[in-house]
Amino acid sequence: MWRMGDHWAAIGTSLGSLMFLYTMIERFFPYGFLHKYIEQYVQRILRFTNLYVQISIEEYSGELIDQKNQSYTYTEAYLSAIAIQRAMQLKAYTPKNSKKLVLNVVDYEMTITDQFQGATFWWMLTNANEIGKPRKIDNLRALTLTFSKWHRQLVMDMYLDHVMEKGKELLERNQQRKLYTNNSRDDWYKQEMWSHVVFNHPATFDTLAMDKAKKEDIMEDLIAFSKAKEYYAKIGKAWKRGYLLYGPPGTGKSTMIVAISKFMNYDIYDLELKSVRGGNSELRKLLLDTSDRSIIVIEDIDCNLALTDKRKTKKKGKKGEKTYQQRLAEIRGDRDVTLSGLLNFIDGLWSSTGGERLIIFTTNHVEKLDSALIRRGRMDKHIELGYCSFEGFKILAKNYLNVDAHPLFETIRCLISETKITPADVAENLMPKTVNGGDYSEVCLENLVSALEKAKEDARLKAEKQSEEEESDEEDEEGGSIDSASF
Ligand SMILES: Nc1ncnc2c1ncn2[C@@H]1O[C@H](COP(=O)(O)OP(=O)(O)OP(=O)(O)O)[C@@H](O)[C@H]1O
Repeated sequence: MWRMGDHWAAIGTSLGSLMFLYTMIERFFPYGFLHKYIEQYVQRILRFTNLYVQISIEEYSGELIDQKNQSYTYTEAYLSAIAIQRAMQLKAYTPKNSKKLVLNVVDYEMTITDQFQGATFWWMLTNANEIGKPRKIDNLRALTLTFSKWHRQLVMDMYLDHVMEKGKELLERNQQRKLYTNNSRDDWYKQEMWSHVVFNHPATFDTLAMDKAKKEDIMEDLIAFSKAKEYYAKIGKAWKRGYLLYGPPGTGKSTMIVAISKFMNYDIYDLELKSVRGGNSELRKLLLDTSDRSIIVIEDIDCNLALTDKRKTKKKGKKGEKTYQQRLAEIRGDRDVTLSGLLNFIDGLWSSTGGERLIIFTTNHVEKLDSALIRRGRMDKHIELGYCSFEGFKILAKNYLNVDAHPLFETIRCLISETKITPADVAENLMPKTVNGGDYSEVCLENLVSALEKAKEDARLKAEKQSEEEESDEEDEEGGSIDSASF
């Protein structure tokens, strides 16, 4: 007697065979007339059995078929990764800005059987015009998924999400990070736009000179953020997080932004407020134009905001005349980005857009910032980047000289604990001054020792001078009070 399970197994096998046959035909007969008929025929059989459900993900969407469908891109990446393991024919190419050769599958290799949670799924590359109502444009592609109607719930609840997530992950892994900047062309047009370059900065959390515990704390925070989509949705807040990086120049604020971008696989939007000539509304447009999974950076926030706020009261040229720049700004009708405009966007803007964005402000003068701008909730995490510690030095020695230990390390350890030296200055001393090859580690470490000794001596002299000045001020005050008493 036939059991239900046997029945489905038999149907599954028949469908598998049909798909296999289809793949073979595709492989051995050139694409063209014959294919079109075979494809239509296979589709009809599937529809006729009434036991299978099909979902098609079309390459383009929209009335005018002009929008690339993201789901198609993710699915294609997911299926290509499976197909590439089994394909007999591959395409090779080198993408722009890359030296790496990339392999891709040819179209007919995209007929794939996939397993998920014990269920079997069949994928085919089809002509979108064969599904649903035919469109004006020919050769519109779609990836069509066929599955038993008993797996409908599994597909809706889990399988499609799984395909999208894996596809997205694969794409991001292969993607190069981009650095966007807002154009600051000094022309008549106020229209702001982003332009980008692919960046290959070597900094990562591993190469960042910073204490291990602090780095780990930041990385944990970032991981928690990236996994918190549901949490943010539940509390009704936009999926964003603000970081304030502060510390003296050369302590690694910009370097840390690169490390975060690599760690999270996010692009960077480096926003220069001074260049936003259309004021708050232009700022809004620019920010709406940023993509999800990105970092929006405003460096030296104190200078940026101060400049825009002071624009109106800028000094005039000679004899009270307006400068060329001021006249140009007036004619163009430039408007300022204000603190309240910026706060508005931090609080409200992203709730109307997708999510997963970091906003990072950097400053050398945290004390100058308006407390409204950096209060928790806006800038959720405040990170101080400080002078170089011995632990930080060891990371730089490894980066620059590939040295883990050296007899001079002990001297450096003592000196660095008594000196305020930035990682940028340490790095500068550790860089070999010639490019002739050879081992320059000894010379570089000696240079660093001299720099540390000099910094220590300078600090001592400065402190001495300061205390002398304070003493003479006190004496003056005492003298002053005697004078006033004698009147
Ligand atoms: N913590 C660090 N780890 C590794 N390299 C660092 C670090 N800090 C500085 N450097 C080195 O010094 C250079 C300057 O650092 P960076 O621009 O990141 O400092 P910054 O704090 O952003 O400075 P500024 O405030 O002047 O913009 C970097 O290119 C990098 O080589």
